[in-house]
Amino acid sequence: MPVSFATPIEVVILDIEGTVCPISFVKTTLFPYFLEKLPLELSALTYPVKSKTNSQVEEICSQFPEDARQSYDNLLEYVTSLVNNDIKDPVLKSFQGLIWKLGYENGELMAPVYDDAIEFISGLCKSKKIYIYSSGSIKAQILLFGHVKDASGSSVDLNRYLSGYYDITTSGFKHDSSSYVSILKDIGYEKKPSGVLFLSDNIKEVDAAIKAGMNSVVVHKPGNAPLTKEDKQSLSIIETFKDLKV
Ligand SMILES: CSCCC(=O)C(=O)COP(=O)(O)O
Ligand SMILES: [Mg+2]
Repeated sequence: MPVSFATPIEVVILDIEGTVCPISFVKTTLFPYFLEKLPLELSALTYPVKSKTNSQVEEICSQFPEDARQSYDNLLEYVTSLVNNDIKDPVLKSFQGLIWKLGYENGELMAPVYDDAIEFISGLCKSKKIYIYSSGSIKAQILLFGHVKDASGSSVDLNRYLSGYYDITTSGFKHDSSSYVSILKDIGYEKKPSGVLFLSDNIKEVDAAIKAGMNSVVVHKPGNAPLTKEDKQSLSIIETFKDLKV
């Protein structure tokens, strides 16, 4: 069903996982890729991990809690548990971004951004600003959009269509409406929040954006969490970006 808006939309902010690419890409490709490389990365460190100067991995790992940094086994167990429980921890997100960089650069990883999302982003950027807000680190976001697998299987770079990126270190957690207020301030729309549209698969994120005064729509793609009867009654929902009338 087409979704239109009472006020003109001037800016669009996109979530990543479950919105522009399948949840399965993050859960069954990106997270396992990181876990596969983790033992080798951690085995190169000196324990307890303290120094912040020898390598990027060491610098990141020195920010994990002290108990976790005492030994290889502790750190492996701690980081694995963060990943398996999908904890949106800023240090983990920075670590994941670093490891995924290797995968994107050596061609082992390509991002399966939905065809309708590619079309939407490349078409819309001519008239509106498009930003990203994801729990994944900004570095990981730029990598993902820089290595998108298009319909022909080629790698395309969508970063040229994007005006900026936000993550939990710049703007806070995605379930908090204060995070959306902070983004509105940053993009100069705090006095005109209804000119901004946030798109996400996650109901709590959509609710938080609406509370901050933005327009917000649920993107419901195959594999996303089921929507309740109440969600369907109270929220605007699209299954394809073609249904957005902006
Ligand atoms: C930037 S790709 C990795 C996505 C990720 O790590 C994640 O936690 C997904 O969060 P999102 O806010 O995009 O749903
Ligand atoms: Mg999401």
